[in-house]
Amino acid sequence: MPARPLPVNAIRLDVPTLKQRHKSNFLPRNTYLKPDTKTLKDFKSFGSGSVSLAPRYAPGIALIELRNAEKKNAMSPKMMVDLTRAVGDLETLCKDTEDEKEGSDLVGVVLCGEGGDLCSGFDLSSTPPTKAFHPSFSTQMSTLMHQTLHRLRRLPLITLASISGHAIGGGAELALSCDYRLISPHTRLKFVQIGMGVTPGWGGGVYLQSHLRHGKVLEILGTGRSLGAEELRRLELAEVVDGEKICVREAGVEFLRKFTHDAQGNLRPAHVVREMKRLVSAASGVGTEEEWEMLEKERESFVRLWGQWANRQAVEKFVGTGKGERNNL
Ligand SMILES: C[C@@H](C(=O)O)C(=O)SCCNC(=O)CCNC(=O)[C@H](O)C(C)(C)COP(=O)(O)OP(=O)(O)OC[C@H]1O[C@@H](n2cnc3c(N)ncnc32)[C@H](O)[C@@H]1OP(=O)(O)O
Repeated sequence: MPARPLPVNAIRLDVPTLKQRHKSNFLPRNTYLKPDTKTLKDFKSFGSGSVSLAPRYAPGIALIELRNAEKKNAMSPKMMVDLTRAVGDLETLCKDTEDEKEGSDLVGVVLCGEGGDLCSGFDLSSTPPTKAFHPSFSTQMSTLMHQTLHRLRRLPLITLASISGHAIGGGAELALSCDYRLISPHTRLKFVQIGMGVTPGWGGGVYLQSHLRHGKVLEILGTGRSLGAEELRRLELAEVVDGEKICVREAGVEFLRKFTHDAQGNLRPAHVVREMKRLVSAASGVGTEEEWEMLEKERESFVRLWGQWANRQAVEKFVGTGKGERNNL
């Protein structure tokens, strides 16, 4: 018997209107994104390095810089707190006001690291093993970094990671949390987590899915192989800037200029660019509550594996041995 078409009233379209999505997904700060005060207190004086925010680095553009160059900008617990504060300050600075003329002129933010490397992940030598491998530590670290990078992703600003060297482990996750990645021909991006006996714990497992097909994501995360500039460009994960060594700050500002200025060199209305970012993010599911639910799953896996035998061995090997043996997958 031929199938009869469904009566029209049997089809329910529960798709929320843009206004509803906008409202539900971009509330100023949802409680699940509020950092735990105990974690901030525990982490704030742990380890070296810092993260700075220059809110008006260039017209319409803020700059966040990771500073721990002697460790390739590895992120200590203290730096995680600094980054959380920087993102919180940006949230406050780009709040829209009723009077658009009074509002913020911020349009974008460049994220970079001192010396050109973005970040080499968690600072493995910042925290003694008794603390680092305590189950509460992985929960605290992963929750804080998930919240902070998710808040960075939800900003109504165009976010760009500018990298001329490495983005490794958590550093690759940091890069993937941004809208764009600007790289040099020498940049290496590596999801080294499999070699560290863990799965991603700062959001990269989820964020990579929003760019690539399932099999490719699995292959990149499941092998931990290094991705060079040519492949990153081909996969549309990054834009490559020519040159031996790029100045990450200036190249980042130059890249964002098309969003801050029109072709005649006039400043664009910042609140409209921010609204455009909100619209595109809502339509593509970036920074939404659904994405947060996937991050919870990622966190569960990371917390289960961190501190287990494979992870301990890899961390101890990194901290205790010479270069040649590191991350030898
Ligand atoms: C939380 C988790 C996650 O993904 O979610 C993670 O992030 S786990 C963390 C994942 N990260 C890693 O496994 C870091 C791996 N690091 C590396 O593979 C390498 O260091 C590169 C980043 C590729 C750079 O290699 P390159 O040969 O150019 O330099 P290098 O190895 O001599 O590094 C320069 C100095 O930085 C230090 N260094 C580099 N990465 C570090 C890290 N994550 N923690 C602590 N120290 C680190 C090195 O020990 C070395 O110190 P000395 O000069 O004193 O010898």
